[in-house]
Amino acid sequence: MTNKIHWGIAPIGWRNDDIPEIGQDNTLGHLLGDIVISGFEGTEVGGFFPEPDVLNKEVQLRNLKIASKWFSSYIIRDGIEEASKAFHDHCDYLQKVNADAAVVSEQTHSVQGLRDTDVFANKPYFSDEEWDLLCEGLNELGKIAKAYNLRLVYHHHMGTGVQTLEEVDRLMENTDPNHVHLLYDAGHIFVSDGDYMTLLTKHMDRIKHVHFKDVRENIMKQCKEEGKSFLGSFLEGMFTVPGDGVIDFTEIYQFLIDNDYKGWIVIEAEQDPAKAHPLEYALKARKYIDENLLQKKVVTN
Ligand SMILES: O=C1C[C@@H](O)[C@H](O)[C@@H](O)C1=O
Ligand SMILES: [Co+2]
Repeated sequence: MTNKIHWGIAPIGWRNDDIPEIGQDNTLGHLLGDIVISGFEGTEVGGFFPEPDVLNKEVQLRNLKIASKWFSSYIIRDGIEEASKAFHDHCDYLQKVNADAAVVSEQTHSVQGLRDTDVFANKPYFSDEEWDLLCEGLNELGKIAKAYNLRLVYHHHMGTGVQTLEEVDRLMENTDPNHVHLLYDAGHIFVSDGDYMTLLTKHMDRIKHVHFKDVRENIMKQCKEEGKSFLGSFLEGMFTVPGDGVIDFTEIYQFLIDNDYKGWIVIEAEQDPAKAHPLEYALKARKYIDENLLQKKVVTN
């Protein structure tokens, strides 16, 4: 594991795993080239990425690193044994590409991928039995991740059973801190709860991976009024890169620094690449980071 902050940018601005046809002409070479041009150190694995040896060659040629990869767990729907089998394969891939973290999100009852469901009004709620099974299962997956020299980081997410601060609290209370860590995604918690600092300050000791996703508040409100799905909302432009929305990332970054955060901060702004030029937005994010987080304003100790 690392002893500094690494800045990454996710493929999701170029191609989107939730709607694979979005940006499908953007190749791996194009994405990695743009990441180098915009001065980031690495990325997360997208659904269209190749086998480990092919990926490793492309990544090493550009002196980049792989941070992690998303895993949709179905512990509640399929049980711990089934989920563990699929997770072993996931971790095997991640170990081969020298990643640090396995990003896990429980997708049982999720409405995240449903095209016609109002994500603001229809999130699922787990029963007590489902919560118990989920937490037990995550502890098991966390042990598997550790065996592959990875950290399991749980991703709270709009449209899922672990979306709100209260739900993250419950997950953190009932899982083993040695095996289950937290991914802090500023954009998701802001859209869910209208607040992004409480989750950060409350669970800082468990946070081992960070997604910097900004929110265009006017578009968020409009999507909420119109009852848009999660997919419809990001296509509309609800999310953007840091500095382009309403979240104050200087406050977040200062808190991370003050608490000695080490690990990845990944810029993750899913938008329609036909409307938001991926390289233009990557450069915009880089400029914001350099001018507002790394150079002044934020005090490093
Ligand atoms: O980390 C993430 C991965 C995506 O696939 C997801 O839908 C996005 O919103 C996100 O935060
Ligand atoms: Co995220």
